[in-house]
Amino acid sequence: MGFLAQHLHCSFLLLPAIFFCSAAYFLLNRYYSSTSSAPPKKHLPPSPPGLPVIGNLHQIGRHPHRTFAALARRYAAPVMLLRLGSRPALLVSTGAAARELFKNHDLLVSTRVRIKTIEKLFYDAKTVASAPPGDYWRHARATCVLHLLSNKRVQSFASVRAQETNLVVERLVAASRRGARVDLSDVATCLSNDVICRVAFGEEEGKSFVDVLLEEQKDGKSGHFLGRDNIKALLLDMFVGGTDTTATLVEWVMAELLRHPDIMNKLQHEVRTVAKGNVNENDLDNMTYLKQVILETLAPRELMEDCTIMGYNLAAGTFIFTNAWAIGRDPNRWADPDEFQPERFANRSLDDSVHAFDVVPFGAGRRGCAGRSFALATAELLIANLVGRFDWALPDGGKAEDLDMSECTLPTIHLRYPLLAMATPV
Ligand code: HEM
Repeated sequence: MGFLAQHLHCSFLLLPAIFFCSAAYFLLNRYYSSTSSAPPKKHLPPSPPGLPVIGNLHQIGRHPHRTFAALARRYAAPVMLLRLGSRPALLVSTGAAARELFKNHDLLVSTRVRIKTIEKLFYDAKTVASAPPGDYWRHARATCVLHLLSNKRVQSFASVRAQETNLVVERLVAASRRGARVDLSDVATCLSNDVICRVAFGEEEGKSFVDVLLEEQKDGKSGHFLGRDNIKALLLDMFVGGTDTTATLVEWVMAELLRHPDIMNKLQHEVRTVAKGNVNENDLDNMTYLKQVILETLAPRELMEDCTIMGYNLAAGTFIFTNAWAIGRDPNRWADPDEFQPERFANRSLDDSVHAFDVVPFGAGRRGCAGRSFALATAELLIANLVGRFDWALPDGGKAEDLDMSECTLPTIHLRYPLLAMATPV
């Protein structure tokens, strides 16, 4: 979508056509509204004016989360109706609106947008994330949670996380001896990938996830046929859902820490006071500031039936975009929303904040993220070891305030350039 919008932005050839269509549309609209007996008007959410055919597509820009947040602020609208080509799209930009949507209409918004080419990529919508709501989705999600993502299973993989994190520490010590730069984006991606690979394919706890799926395929006891494509789809879920997302979280946390040396110092003090040497998972419970830092760092669905949300009439098929970025930066909810201030989460846990819809980094409702515990367990341990075991500086004496925080929006919002830094073991 960003790609399309960017091209529409740049194409001069399209502009005359768009203006011609706009004029024709305006005149036809005037003609029909003066001659036809129109049905009673629906109460619709505020909409920024759009163009015929493309609607608001040209307004998306390179960073939809920022453009959409700016639109919501300009119109002071918790929910807005955009037109993306022929499709209406509901843009949800405050926690209160997200709460209304997910608390009162969760089932109605529990289906994903169906786009044929994308469904093909996901084995005809056999992944958990792309499957329509129903028995198959429920079974597939439950299978992943039971064998891989539940709190109990996540805890059982502690030794895998510890071994992989220790390997990272060793590699960083070696890099420091050579005076080499560390690519923190790469470190985070490799670690999340290695952890997922070992728990999905390895034989850490007796059987691997693949073994469990193959067994289920053979005995067919679950009543749900798991073919080769289903198995591949569930593995894809774990890799797509589990690698880039977790790595992006670690990358943003480290970038913010490098840009805010005072916050880095405070976190290092906490980690080094709680843990001596390598941090292990039992230490993490006592690192409350680490959790605030992570929380401070931390978004389409489609409406299944016509419904009324916050008094507005919305049609079945409307896309639903929950702008997690805008919710986390709502100026009516947060003081200095654009400042990196982990202390704002001093007196509330992630669960409190998620229940209050103050932040929605893992989505919400029945289609919310299935791998939250898995992701946080991996990210917390890695970050604690990075800041606990090393002092960090930008290469070539770079200044904190000069760190390039440009974003690259797809598929997740990550740093445009790899995060490079120098590690010194303590
Ligand atoms: C920091 C890391 C992560 C973030 C920020 C994140 C965020 C999200 C978000 C926003 C959604 C969509 C929720 C919605 O539509 O409301 C989602 C869905 C999902 N995530 Fe995550 N995720 C992360 C890590 C993981 C990991 C590690 C896994 C698995 C190993 C995972 C597996 C999934 C799955 C399977 C879904 C689809 C759930 C469904 O449709 O029923 N995620 N995630």
